[in-house]
Amino acid sequence: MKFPGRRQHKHYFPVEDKDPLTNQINRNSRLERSYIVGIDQTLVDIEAKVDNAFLEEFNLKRGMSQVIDDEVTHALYQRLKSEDLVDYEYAGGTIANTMHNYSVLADDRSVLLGVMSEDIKIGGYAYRFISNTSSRVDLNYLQPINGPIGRCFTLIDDTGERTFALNYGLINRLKPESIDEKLIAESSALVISSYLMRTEGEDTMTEAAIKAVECANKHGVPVVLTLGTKFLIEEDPKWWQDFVKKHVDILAMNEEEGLAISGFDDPLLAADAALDWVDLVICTAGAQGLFMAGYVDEEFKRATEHQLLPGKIPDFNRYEFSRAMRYKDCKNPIRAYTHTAPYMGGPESIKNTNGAGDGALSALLHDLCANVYHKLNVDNSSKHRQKALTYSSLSQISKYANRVSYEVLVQHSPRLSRGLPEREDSLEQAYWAL
Ligand SMILES: Nc1ncnc2c1ncn2[C@@H]1O[C@H](COP(=O)(O)OP(=O)(O)OP(=O)(O)O)[C@@H](O)[C@H]1O
Ligand SMILES: O=c1[nH]cnc2c1ncn2[C@@H]1O[C@H](CO)[C@@H](O)[C@H]1O
Repeated sequence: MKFPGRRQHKHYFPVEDKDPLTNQINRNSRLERSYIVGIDQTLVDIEAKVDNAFLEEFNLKRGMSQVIDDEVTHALYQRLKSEDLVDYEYAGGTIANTMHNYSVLADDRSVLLGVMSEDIKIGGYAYRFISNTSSRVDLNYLQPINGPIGRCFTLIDDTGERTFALNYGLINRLKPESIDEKLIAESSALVISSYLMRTEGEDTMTEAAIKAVECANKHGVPVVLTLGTKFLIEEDPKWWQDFVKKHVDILAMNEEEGLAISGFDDPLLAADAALDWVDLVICTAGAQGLFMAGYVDEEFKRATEHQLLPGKIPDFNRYEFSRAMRYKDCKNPIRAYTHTAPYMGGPESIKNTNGAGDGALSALLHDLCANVYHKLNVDNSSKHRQKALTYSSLSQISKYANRVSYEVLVQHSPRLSRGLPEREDSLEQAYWAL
């Protein structure tokens, strides 16, 4: 486990140091490892620049993630190829991207559950998916299928808006039997997306996802849900609210999805509303940066040293230096919020916003899993007197998440090709220290 961010204080991750005192507990034993599990529809993104007429021609709704049949897929693909419009073909999938980015950032293991073609041809989509995925992502649990994985046409218009048209192939055929209870029970988090509920006919993906979620709930493993696209939530906000209330511990969304599920268009108010259902919320808001909301016990709250911020909740960032806790672990729960503006004001030129939100979530997961790792190996650290969900404060995580989003914005692919630099030349030392 590579530790998230650079820090200078006494809790600097000591478990692999040569110091005889800090290493005492593990002198003769191997370090315990922590990992996260994600479920996704295994997809390859096919990215192309198109105009509105193109979207209309294929009857695609701008900004949406929509499923298309084989006939439309064939026509669309032929058109893109014949006009040489395809820019890139990358491994995609919102959760698969998040697992990949987590593994790159943490330099550690994540496990991806889903399906994979049993017959793989060099250069084919299944091959591309695997060869574009970090070797730290454990693909050994994928369920073989006799057919193709999915394709996600990622169509970008002049304004940078992206429209997804998906041919799902057989990616929704993950069976509940392929969910390994022990694997989930021993993980630090189970990560799913709302897309897993978009199934029909013989699809078993939703059943499999629900089985995994129930298993995580049973073993007290945090369930992390990313809302994927507002259109799915808008179809039945009440269903999603109930699902989140019953099964989810950490909610990731952007401001549009926040509005769809909570009715609040202000991202801070949407995050606050979601705290009625879950323990921790991350809400990205494009050029506005990102908001987080969580709980901390009165005894462990830490006041910010930054300026108090005005907002729909006045001085909302007062306790942003607190580490997030589960509601049930707080004797006297108080709500803490934080906001971070885009790193360096945002990039000068945005290559593509695709996956910027997935990147932010992978940073949060890295922090959460580092906390479990630290606890597994240095349980007697003063740090664990507080039963926290995260290793770092809300404020620190949100800066880290923003930093990762920035890295995604300045490249084409939603997947990081390398980890973050050890030292940020552009920032003072103090930036990462709190
Ligand atoms: N126009 C922008 N200017 C500056 N920063 C941006 C911009 N758009 C996105 N960001 C950064 O990226 C983060 C995530 O962006 P956004 O809210 O667009 O994610 P998203 O809609 O969930 O993306 P996706 O669903 O493609 O993963 C923001 O919190 C911010 O840090
Ligand atoms: O239906 C879907 N299931 C899984 N992933 C999807 C779906 N639609 C779009 N994306 C994925 O979202 C990523 C950006 O956040 C893209 O890489 C795309 O593959």
